[in-house]
Amino acid sequence: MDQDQLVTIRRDLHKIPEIGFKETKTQAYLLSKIAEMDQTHLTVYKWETGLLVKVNGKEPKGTIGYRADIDGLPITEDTDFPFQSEHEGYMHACGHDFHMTIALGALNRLSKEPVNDHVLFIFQPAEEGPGGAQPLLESTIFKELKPDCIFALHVAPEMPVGHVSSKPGMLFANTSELFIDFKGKGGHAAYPHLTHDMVLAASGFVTQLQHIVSRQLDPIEQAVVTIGKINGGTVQNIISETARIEGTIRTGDANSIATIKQAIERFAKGFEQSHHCKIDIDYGSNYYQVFNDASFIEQFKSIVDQSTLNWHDASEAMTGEDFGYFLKEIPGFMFWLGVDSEYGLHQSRLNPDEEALSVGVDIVERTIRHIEIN
Ligand SMILES: CC(=O)N[C@@H](CCC[C@H](N)C(=O)O)C(=O)O
Repeated sequence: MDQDQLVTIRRDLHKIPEIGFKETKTQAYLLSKIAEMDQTHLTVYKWETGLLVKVNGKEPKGTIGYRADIDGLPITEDTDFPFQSEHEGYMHACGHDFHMTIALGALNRLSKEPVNDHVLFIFQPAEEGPGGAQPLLESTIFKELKPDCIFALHVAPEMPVGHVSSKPGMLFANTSELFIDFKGKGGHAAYPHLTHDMVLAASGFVTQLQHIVSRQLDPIEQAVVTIGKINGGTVQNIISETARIEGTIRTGDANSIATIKQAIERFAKGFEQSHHCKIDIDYGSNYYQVFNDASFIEQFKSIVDQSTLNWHDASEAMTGEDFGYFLKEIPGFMFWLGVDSEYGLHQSRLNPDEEALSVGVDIVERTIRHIEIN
């Protein structure tokens, strides 16, 4: 696949973003591209809306895993691309269109010229939520094909094309989703004293949550509490009897997630009394930190140093990734690939430079050809 073909694939995928476990068009598209490849060494397995593609090795001693996530986000695209999302309200705003294209490009090369070891390409659904990695790891098919080492990349909008970064140890944070429902007594806007306003309770709670990191946690700990969505009410002159906030908790230390949850629950008890309401908390899906194996990072850095790419030592990021679950069971690593976009991840105008597609394919192929399973 040359650069033009990679660009076509990326744009095709960009048009059809689908959220976690609904990636049916994406799966069909990936299958159609894989069907065009040399099938001699390939075996393709479907898992839910994802795919596992095994490239049989020439003299296998083990299996190298490479994972790409395939889901989009519920964001309305605000670019003027001619290949804009055709799915209203959804966008590949986290670069998974790049991740899939790079995986297809590397798979195509490996299908023509396998390495000694088996290689397992994992096209994983639902990274943004509710999390595809954990159920995949528990599946019978994955247990049968389980690789001995594994790696993955994530696009980095703030880094120029031709640059990669990573680090040993924690790269991405521990995360927990956060969904909080408020239920009280609504009523007429003109009679607030007869109601218990859930829009007011929820908005107060959002502000209160921001005191957790600044006042309830050791300042040395890394932590984030973000509320990304608030909903409540039906019309301007009715005091709402319900409201809902949705957010995420991120920490460097897995134990700090529990500390933050305890603080949220304490605040909730107080709010139930002071706002005469019922509060239900749901922590949705929780991701384990991405923890890179030091020896694989050493190998990867030397592979990068022998290429034309520029290496940077990464800092820890408070992004989450369910790839952390793979790394909890299988040694390996994740790295950032520079894609040079003015707009960042999860922004409606994310505009990664497509030159990074070939760069990504080259470094993934090169890594598969040179990495040694410990
Ligand atoms: C790389 C990236 O942006 N990942 C997502 C993962 C989401 C995890 C979960 N849905 C949550 O919000 O806690 C991220 O938002 O960091």
